[in-house]
Amino acid sequence: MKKVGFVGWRGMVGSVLMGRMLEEKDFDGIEPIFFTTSNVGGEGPAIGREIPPLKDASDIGELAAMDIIISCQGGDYTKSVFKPLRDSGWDGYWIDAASSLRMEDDAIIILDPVNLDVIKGGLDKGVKNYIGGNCTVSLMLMGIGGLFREGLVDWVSAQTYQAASGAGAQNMRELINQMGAIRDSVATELADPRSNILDIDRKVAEAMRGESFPTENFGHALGGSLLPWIDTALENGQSREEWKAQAETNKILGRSASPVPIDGTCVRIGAMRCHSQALTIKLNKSVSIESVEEIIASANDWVSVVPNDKESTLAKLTPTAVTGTLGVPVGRLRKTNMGDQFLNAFTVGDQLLWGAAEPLRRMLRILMGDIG
Ligand SMILES: NC(=O)C1=CN([C@@H]2O[C@H](COP(=O)(O)OP(=O)(O)OC[C@H]3O[C@@H](n4cnc5c(N)ncnc54)[C@H](OP(=O)(O)O)[C@@H]3O)[C@@H](O)[C@H]2O)C=CC1
Ligand SMILES: N[C@@H](CC(=O)OP(=O)(O)O)C(=O)O
Repeated sequence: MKKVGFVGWRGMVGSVLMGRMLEEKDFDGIEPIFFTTSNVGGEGPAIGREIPPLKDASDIGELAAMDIIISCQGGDYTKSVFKPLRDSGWDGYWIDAASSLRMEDDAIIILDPVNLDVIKGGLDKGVKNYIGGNCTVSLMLMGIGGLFREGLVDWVSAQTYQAASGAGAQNMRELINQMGAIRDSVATELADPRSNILDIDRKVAEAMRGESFPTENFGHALGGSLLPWIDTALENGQSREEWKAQAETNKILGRSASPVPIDGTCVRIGAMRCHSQALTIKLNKSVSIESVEEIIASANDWVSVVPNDKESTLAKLTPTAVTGTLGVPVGRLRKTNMGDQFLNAFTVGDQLLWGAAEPLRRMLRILMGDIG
């Protein structure tokens, strides 16, 4: 049985990964070994069978005893152990949720429902590093991958509505605390149906701008507002999150040499764990909406087309409807005023599932010969 080391299994992404692996019985065919950066010798997760005590995630010798390592521990951890581990001669498979290694030449970005061919090509060539993509990019490709597969896309303008979870567990808590603080600031007025709405609005704005508003993690009010900047700044005026859209999409599709232009504004909104995206897609030829729907819906087992009517859209195409599921609905499909080749679309996906954990467990299954 392959020895598979897990680092970062109790974090937010790691916990979602553990949950999915238990659901899919992924532990059955492997010998799992759990690592920690904080509790060496402690108890690992409950996976329905006995496991050894937690090993030290910084011990290169212990890591090197693994055939496969899956890390959800974060980029700093990857930066600290990956090179020494490879330098020690370790030749196993490294599967990682962090972005640090994604754009390296000797790494493949994994999203098998979209790029199984690229992954298999990598395996054939002896590539050993398989890295999960940026959540926004992965969810966009799970949604409209069919249009790329058919070679129909000239360019994409992607305006995002990204959930708090993308910033981490503490940020999710802070979002809820912010919502609570807003409500608490006008509790008396809300209880009185005759109170003036503009007074309520003024008090809410004062609370959101006030010293005591909880902003330790986001730095600013997200609840009741939005934040049109995610990640660090690049010299060209893009945020790093915006830069990833084109760079990672084309790497995932194996077409970095002739990239499809993709750009837009990435915005943090007050959703918990679903990223949404409004897309304008420039097609390279005229395609009927019926054909577009068919191409999108048939691309993989998780994408679905939501009819472009108000009732279906509001019932099925929201973070509330999608959260905690593997479904990636795509809707609002219509041609725009810009012309017959300019397609409008909206898509929603859970950024902890297809955006983070799911491609990792499926890569393990690919290595075990169960997928593809
Ligand atoms: N958040 C996201 O949406 C996405 C994150 N990623 C990547 O995944 C990586 C991990 O992200 P994420 O899961 O959010 O990180 P977390 O902060 O939730 O977990 C990371 C590590 O923190 C340690 N830790 C310390 N305190 C706690 C606690 N109270 N509860 C749980 N763990 C704790 C754990 O390590 P130990 O057990 O060793 O102490 C854990 O493995 C990052 O590289 C990120 O870029 C990728 C895609 C999406
Ligand atoms: N940056 C993403 C989350 C994330 O972890 O992205 P990446 O894996 O590319 O660092 C967000 O904030 O929504």
